[in-house]
Amino acid sequence: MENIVKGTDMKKIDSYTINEIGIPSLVLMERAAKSVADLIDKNERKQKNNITIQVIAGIGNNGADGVAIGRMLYLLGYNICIFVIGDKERATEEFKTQLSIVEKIGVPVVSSVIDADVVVDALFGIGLSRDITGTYEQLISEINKMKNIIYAVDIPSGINGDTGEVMGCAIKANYTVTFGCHKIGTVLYPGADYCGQVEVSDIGYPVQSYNEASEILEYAGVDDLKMIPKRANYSNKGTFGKILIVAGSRDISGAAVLCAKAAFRAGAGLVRIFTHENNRDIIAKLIPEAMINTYNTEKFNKKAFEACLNWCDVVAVGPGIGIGTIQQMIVEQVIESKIPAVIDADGINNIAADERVKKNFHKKLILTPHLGEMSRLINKPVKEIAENLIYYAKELNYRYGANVVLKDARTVIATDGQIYINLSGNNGMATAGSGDALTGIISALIGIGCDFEKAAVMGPYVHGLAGDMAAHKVSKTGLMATDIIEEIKSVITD
Ligand SMILES: NC(=O)C1=CN([C@@H]2O[C@H](COP(=O)(O)OP(=O)(O)OC[C@H]3O[C@@H](n4cnc5c(N)ncnc54)[C@H](O)[C@@H]3O)[C@@H](O)[C@H]2O)[C@@H](O)CC1
Ligand SMILES: Nc1ncnc2c1ncn2[C@@H]1O[C@H](COP(=O)(O)OP(=O)(O)O)[C@@H](O)[C@H]1O
Ligand SMILES: [K+]
Repeated sequence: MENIVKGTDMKKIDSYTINEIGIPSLVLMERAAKSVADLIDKNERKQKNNITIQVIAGIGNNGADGVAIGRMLYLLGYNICIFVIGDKERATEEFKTQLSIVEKIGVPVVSSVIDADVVVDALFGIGLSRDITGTYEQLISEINKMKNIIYAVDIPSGINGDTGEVMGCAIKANYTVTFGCHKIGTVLYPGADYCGQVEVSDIGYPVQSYNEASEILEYAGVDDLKMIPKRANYSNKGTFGKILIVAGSRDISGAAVLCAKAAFRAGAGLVRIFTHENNRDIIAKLIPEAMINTYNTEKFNKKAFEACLNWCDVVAVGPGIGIGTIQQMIVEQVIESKIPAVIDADGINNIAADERVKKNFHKKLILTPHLGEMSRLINKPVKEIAENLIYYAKELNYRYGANVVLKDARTVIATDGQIYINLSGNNGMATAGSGDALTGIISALIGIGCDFEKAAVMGPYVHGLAGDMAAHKVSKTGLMATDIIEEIKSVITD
């Protein structure tokens, strides 16, 4: 897992590294600048003699980075100039040092914005402390109108490093090189959209400096796929989990099929679907590998459902089950059984308003609400939740003890007080049935023996990677849930 911190916490990490550990500020800055200059050089080298580059520098240390980047590119032979905005008298010491260096070398420092082919945005970094207005606002608007390639230093100027909010206006970058680790502002929307492609550059903050952060969030990377247990040779289908999927209703059969297929593709050994009797034939045809038990809403056989619960190791309940007394009873029974469970979609909607049921939530539950379901569950407007994903995921986890996978363009996961943000996936996944696939994947990961809390983190990661692979093949626009499911096998390999 890799770290994500707030911008303000990164400043504390920075200070500790400089003042307590003793790595000089200019040493960190040299590494930071070098990593941005290296990326620009790698991308732009072929057209080196035909392009102009302008560094737009503020007078803080983000600007100081920019000036150093300008120097490095100048020394590499690029046609570059630096534009400084702000009162140089009030600049940081590092900025003054960097400016004095470039003046001695002879790097052009100009007094206006030019229509450069490449812009280095070093106006504000994580020191941005209020909304951008006045001349800064005009400048950002002017830069955003140009048809150039923009490289943002640390974070696009105008993005709040603590939240990802736009502080009045912000630079729309093509690339961002962020230092030390991701900031909340580089991963959450809208900030993530302003970053373009993000590269995290290790500029030498020692491990103990991260103790200065008030909170460290994490995200999964490819290395973490090893948390998914390998299949044992000495095994049988029972070894890889008996998954009960309670999905589908009188008019909906697809949700159960998608969920079950995703579970099989993610490695489940046995899948049993518990669904409305109307669905038996169609589901049997679409996924013959799954066992099927049915219920009818007129006379629900509680004992039969209990037998299914006794059979399984994991339950996934909710996709397409609809709303009703029987469904509510089913969800309650799942929760009371204390069997590890994933509760999704209508599984959540059926109990959303019932405080009595919510009080029974426990640590072996993973709730996977999208914003609408979350809104019903905690009785807050969608907009309020969308703007405070981390806060509400954490709060729900803390209040009821259940693990939370709060699904959005950036899914936030809260397990045992630790927050994770999923960085895989793409907008093509905003398509019907995508969430059913996720529920199948998480259940299967639990079934095959993945650590329970880690399944809540790795499920969205695997789902997103599969979605990215599928988008590569069929495009984001054409992506369907089935495409995601078909790529799971390329993510979880032998
Ligand atoms: N040695 C260091 O301290 C290092 C700093 N680094 C760079 O330093 C940056 C942080 O530098 P700073 O803390 O100096 O802060 P910034 O350079 O991000 O910005 C701070 C300056 O902008 C002003 N400001 C804030 N909001 C404003 C607004 N809305 N309108 C107008 N002015 C505004 C502040 O008064 C201050 O002068 C990082 O993002 C990173 O790029 C990196 O070089 C790593 C090492
Ligand atoms: N813009 C996006 N970028 C990345 N992932 C997305 C985006 N939109 C949706 N997703 C993912 O797709 C899934 C959609 O789930 P959900 O809304 O429950 O779909 P459904 O109910 O149709 O199955 C979630 O895992 C969500 O994180
Ligand atoms: K910047």
